[in-house]
Amino acid sequence: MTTTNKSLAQQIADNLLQLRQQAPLVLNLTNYVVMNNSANALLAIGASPIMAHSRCELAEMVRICGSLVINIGTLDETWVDRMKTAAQFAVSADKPIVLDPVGVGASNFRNQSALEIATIAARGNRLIIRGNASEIIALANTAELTPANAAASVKGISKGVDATDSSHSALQYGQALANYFNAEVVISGETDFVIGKNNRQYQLNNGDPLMPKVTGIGCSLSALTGAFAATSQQPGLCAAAVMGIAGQLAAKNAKGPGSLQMELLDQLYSLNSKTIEQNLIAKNIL
Ligand SMILES: Nc1ncnc2c1ncn2[C@@H]1O[C@H](COP(=O)(O)OP(=O)(O)O)[C@@H](O)[C@H]1O
Ligand SMILES: Cc1ncsc1CCOP(=O)(O)O
Ligand SMILES: [Mg+2]
Repeated sequence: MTTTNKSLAQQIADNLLQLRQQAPLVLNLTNYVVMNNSANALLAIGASPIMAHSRCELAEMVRICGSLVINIGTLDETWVDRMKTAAQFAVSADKPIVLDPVGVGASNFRNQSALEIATIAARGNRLIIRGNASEIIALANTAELTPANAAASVKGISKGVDATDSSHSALQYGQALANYFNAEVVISGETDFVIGKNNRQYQLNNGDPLMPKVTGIGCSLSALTGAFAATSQQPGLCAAAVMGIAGQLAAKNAKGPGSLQMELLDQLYSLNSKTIEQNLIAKNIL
């Protein structure tokens, strides 16, 4: 069977196998809240995490990593400077970069910093932006990309790090960002949208409403996107699928947010082609 004839589930399962065989090193400049969740999610899926942000080692770290994940969740002036430096190194080394614009929409500092980092990271044409609906809308607005046909109800004002908009209402904004930065864009929420390159767009309806009750699951999704970016051509689709399916299966066994967090790692670890085939709810919408 050729790749194009394979079902989406088979493609995702193949990419997961490849990720586990290659165990890519994912360099994370991420926030203090989620360093542990993100590292554990990467290990559970089969990747190898490193969290590092010193200027003294960034050049070497970028050289040996398979991908770079930049997450601005607990940014300050020093971190933003490091993130720009890391992005520049990754562009020079032709490494994929994932940007998680955590909390964009909540402050002008976040808006401007995310835009500046994205502008640098996009120079390598290997940028993936993964955010919730409000972050995606706010980042597009900051870049003055407001689509003419966007719904009037759209706010793009993050309630801190949480979304107040639906991912459906962010779709036009995500597409505008994808065009502007020549980037892949993943919008997460009750429904996930993946705006890929080459006119590919996917809608995924896995997941569980308990997932946003645990901090750092969106950040872990961005970290997993980094792992797939190092090893496959469909990073956004694969990461959204495995996180959605693992979250959904984890929620079946969980009593609440505490056990969901633990179950999620176990489900990421044991995900296989059968569970992907049985549970994936995804379609190509373009
Ligand atoms: N209401 C929901 N129903 C099902 N899955 C959800 C829901 N909200 C979020 N998710 C899932 O949780 C994960 C993180 O998404 P999200 O909460 O949007 O990120 P963030 O934490 O960055 O705001 C994604 O896999 C997404 O599909
Ligand atoms: C609560 C919080 N505050 C700053 S970063 C962060 C974690 C956000 O994680 P996620 O976007 O995955 O919910
Ligand atoms: Mg987030």
